[in-house]
Amino acid sequence: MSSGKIIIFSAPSGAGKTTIVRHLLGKDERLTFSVSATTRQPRPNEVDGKDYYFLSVSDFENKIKNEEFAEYEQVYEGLFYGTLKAEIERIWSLGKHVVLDVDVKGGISIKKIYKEKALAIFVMPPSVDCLLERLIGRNTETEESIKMRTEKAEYELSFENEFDVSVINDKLEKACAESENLINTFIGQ
Ligand SMILES: Nc1ncnc2c1ncn2[C@@H]1O[C@H](COP(=O)(O)OP(=O)(O)OP(=O)(O)O)[C@@H](O)[C@H]1O
Ligand SMILES: Nc1nc2c(ncn2[C@@H]2O[C@H](COP(=O)(O)O)[C@@H](O)[C@H]2O)c(=O)[nH]1
Repeated sequence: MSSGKIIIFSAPSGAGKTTIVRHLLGKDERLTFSVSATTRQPRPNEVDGKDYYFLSVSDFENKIKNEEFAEYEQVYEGLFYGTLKAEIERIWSLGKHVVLDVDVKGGISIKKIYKEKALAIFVMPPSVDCLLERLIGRNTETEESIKMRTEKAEYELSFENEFDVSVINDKLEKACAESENLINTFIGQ
């Protein structure tokens, strides 16, 4: 699909990008989620090939060596995440636009590669304290993982200006509606 686009959602952990992305995917059939590869362990409700491609470190390293990633990052100590070039091509070949849920550095890398084909959206939490509350409420992380994630938040927030646009995720409904409008303007109604 030569006119296929990429919509990037990035934010510190807990800001709500996955929640917004799920909402958008449920409403707009033109969009397809790009399943990332990761070396982190699956959460109890996560499905391989749907939420992530869960890989061993050596399989992930082989994919790096074979230049299979459009971008990858060690998002947290020892945990790698990456966007597969083949995943983007697969979605475009279906005639769909790609939606990415990636960390802030990954989002910036993808925007640099795909330029005007990509819309980079930064999901802004109302506060850093709110991230902590949301991650505790999500009930998926250990205390150590929550610490690692929130400690990185201030640093990640400092990259907001490198994105095309920010959406404040205070009220979820409003954030979803704003995201929908941005996407419709970007890819057309
Ligand atoms: N506007 C909101 N108000 C209150 N809670 C919210 C809001 N948006 C999302 N949440 C909740 O906050 C938690 C974190 O959201 P989510 O998992 O979407 O964040 P994330 O940015 O994808 O995090 P991660 O990077 O860790 O995957 C979830 O439990 C979600 O239901
Ligand atoms: N740079 C990339 N970051 C990614 C990718 N897939 C997901 N992520 C980001 O990792 C963190 C943690 O995710 P979690 O599922 O463990 O909560 C979050 O910010 C994701 O957006 C990727 O392919 N590249």
